[in-house]
Amino acid sequence: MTGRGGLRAADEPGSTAPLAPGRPVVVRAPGKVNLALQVSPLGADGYHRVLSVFQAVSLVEEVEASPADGLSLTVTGPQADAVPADETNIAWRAAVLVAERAGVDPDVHLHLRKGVPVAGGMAGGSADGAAALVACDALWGAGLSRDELHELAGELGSDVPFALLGHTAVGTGRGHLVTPAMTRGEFCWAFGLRIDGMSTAGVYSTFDDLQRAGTLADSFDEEPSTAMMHALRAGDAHALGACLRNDLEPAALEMAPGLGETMEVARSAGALGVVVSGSGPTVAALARSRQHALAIAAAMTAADVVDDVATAVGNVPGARVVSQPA
Ligand SMILES: C[C@](O)(CO)[C@H](O)COP(=O)(O)OP(=O)(O)OC[C@H]1O[C@@H](n2ccc(N)nc2=O)[C@H](O)[C@@H]1O
Ligand SMILES: Nc1ncnc2c1ncn2[C@@H]1O[C@H](COP(=O)(O)OP(=O)(O)OP(=O)(O)O)[C@@H](O)[C@H]1O
Repeated sequence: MTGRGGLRAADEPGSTAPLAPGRPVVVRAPGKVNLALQVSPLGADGYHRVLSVFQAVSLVEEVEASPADGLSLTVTGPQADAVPADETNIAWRAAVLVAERAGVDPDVHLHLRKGVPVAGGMAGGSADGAAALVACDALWGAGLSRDELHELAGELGSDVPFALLGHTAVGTGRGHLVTPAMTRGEFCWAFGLRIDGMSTAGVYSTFDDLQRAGTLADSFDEEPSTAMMHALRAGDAHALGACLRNDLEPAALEMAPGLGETMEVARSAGALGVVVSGSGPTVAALARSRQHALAIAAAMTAADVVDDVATAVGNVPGARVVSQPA
């Protein structure tokens, strides 16, 4: 996956042409890395409150929505076989939600082109959900407001509202209440990938076990660190690297101890900071430059500690129409 969607410009414009309902539409949405993921003890609703600082990166998903009779879905990309093509797919669920809200039949064919690792902790499925919301809204001329799309996104999953918003943002609640954060410049990333993904629910559950056993403290920092918000505003990658934080990391390392070695290799290659992305198993390493990101990726490959690598930049925009094929 090296270079897939890799080091492309962060500010590629979306389509500026007026949308024509009824015609196929292509929407792009980004994967993410959690710069900070601060997690509360398990709540009565089965979820954890979080304080998440998300950054959207240039590994992207594309969803093409075309007119059809009934709902159908196809998937292409490196790990397409691992993605369900039925009503459990988050993009399918998104189409159903938009149709219900708009009062139309869910007549659409969705084609997903996956560029974000599957079950990698980078919210590829969530990006598909966000992209499908925007695509179906455009295809059916539903005219849903940004607020309505965010409400439906929150129903689909905790990471979906951020995939709509993109760039860098602070998430609270389940992570679904997102507020944009100020940043400057671009941040360069190298990612160490594993073929065997990790279940998000499973990692949260291991986190609970570690807290119950007293291995992890049950305190919860509800505020983002001042140092991180300052580093983002200043575009200071060195300072940002020093304050990357993921409370789920001990749980991910418990479930996949080999991740520790991957993190060590990235550190030895001079990464400014290394963190497990979200629920893992992707290891995210912050680099000094695009070239340095490639060098870190090469070091992880050479050390044979990952199944694949990718490089990317942040910030990139959230879900947006990129083209409307004839
Ligand atoms: C790990 C992160 O990716 C960090 O951004 C997110 O917290 C997970 O977001 P997501 O994949 O959209 O997760 P959801 O589909 O909402 O939830 C999947 C499962 O993860 C657990 N979950 C998720 C979010 C949250 N704040 N607390 C949780 O405990 C719950 O067991 C839930 O059943
Ligand atoms: N559109 C989709 N793309 C990928 N997986 C999907 C999709 N819809 C449903 N799934 C299911 O969801 C699981 C997790 O997918 P995903 O790639 O979003 O994980 P993730 O990146 O670890 O998520 P997160 O970072 O939001 O916790 C997959 O193993 C798959 O079974």
